[in-house]
Amino acid sequence: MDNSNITVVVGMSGGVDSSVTAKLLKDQGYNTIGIFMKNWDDTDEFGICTATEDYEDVRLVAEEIGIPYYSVNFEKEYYDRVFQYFLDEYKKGRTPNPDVMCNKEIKFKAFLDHAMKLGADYVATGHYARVTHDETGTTMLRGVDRNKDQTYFLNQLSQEQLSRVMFPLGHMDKKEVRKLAHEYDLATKDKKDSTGICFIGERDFKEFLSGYLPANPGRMINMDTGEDKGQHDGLMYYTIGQRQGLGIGGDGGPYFVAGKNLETNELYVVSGYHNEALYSSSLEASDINFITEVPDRFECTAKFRYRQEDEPVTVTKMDNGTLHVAFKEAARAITPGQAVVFYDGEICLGGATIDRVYKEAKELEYLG
Ligand SMILES: Nc1ncnc2c1ncn2[C@@H]1O[C@H](COP(=O)(O)OP(=O)(O)OP(=O)(O)O)[C@@H](O)[C@H]1O
Repeated sequence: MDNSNITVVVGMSGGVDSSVTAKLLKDQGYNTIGIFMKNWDDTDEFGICTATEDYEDVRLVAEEIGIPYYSVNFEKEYYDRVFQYFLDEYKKGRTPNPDVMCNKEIKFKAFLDHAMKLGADYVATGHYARVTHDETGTTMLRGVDRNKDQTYFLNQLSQEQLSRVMFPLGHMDKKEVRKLAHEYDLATKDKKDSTGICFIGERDFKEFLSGYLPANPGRMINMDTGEDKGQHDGLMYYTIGQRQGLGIGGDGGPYFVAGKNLETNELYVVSGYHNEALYSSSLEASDINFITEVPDRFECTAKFRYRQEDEPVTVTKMDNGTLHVAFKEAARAITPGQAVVFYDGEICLGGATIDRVYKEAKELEYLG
């Protein structure tokens, strides 16, 4: 097939996945252009961001495979639409997911728009997910490599966005991708995978956050006994379910974070990983996005966090515009601010943002 009149802009991060993505598209004959996004000022006060080195890797790979490349700056868009949201969520005591927001607002909005203005037909990234198109529309499927599947982070994309997207690695295993990078002898073939939140990198999370939000220490309370367990460093540093406290010397630990009270600035902890207080039976979510059409009430499976097996749930669209998600089995450490993402087998149906978590009794009251 002659693909030479189809223009694909590849988001090149300087990593191995997007290097192989660009090479595959070029070999398939597409008119391929590589673009690096600079989303964060790497000369900030902490001085640790790898954007300069990454762009150098983009240059090396683009030259090796013979495609034009350049860089665009979305620092302002990223700061306003992703970083500000990230800080606001922490201020509210929630645990945000900047990767979900970055995909929604930057990679598949600012970047996609930019590519379209350049005359591109598609944008491609090295995400591990699949998209299929037919007369009924676009469907997003899990990446074939279950261990790398990134649909969780792509749950907020619309049909319209996905209709202009290619994920060439969706059918591949990460191991295969590395192997191909070696076969092609790409400059990034041995580059380590990036970890963590991109703008924080390898930095200490607490130190990073304290540079932007004032830490407000308060009391740590055992939710079961009311006992004061000492001082916490600031509610924003803690995530529901996180281990907190050593549990040595017979004090009943280890302790786990079970809740936060923003008004009193108290952190609630409970003893034991499986403490009942950490389990819930349903949740309420907003920012609802369904990629595939669903009825007002349906059964499917869901993920409440990235690294988790799917759980069976019943989803109900509520009259007030929120989503109610009831779990078949009690789930541990559901965290407001994180995404709940729905699946029907291989299909990622879409997702929403977790706002509230309910226990049996409250759920009934809530359902009224
Ligand atoms: N700074 C960037 N500029 C352009 N595209 C990017 C950038 N960061 C990420 N992407 C695109 O988004 C995809 C997924 O991003 P993610 O941060 O999950 O990268 P990754 O899995 O580490 O992939 P890679 O090995 O390509 O860095 C990348 O494969 C790439 O296509």
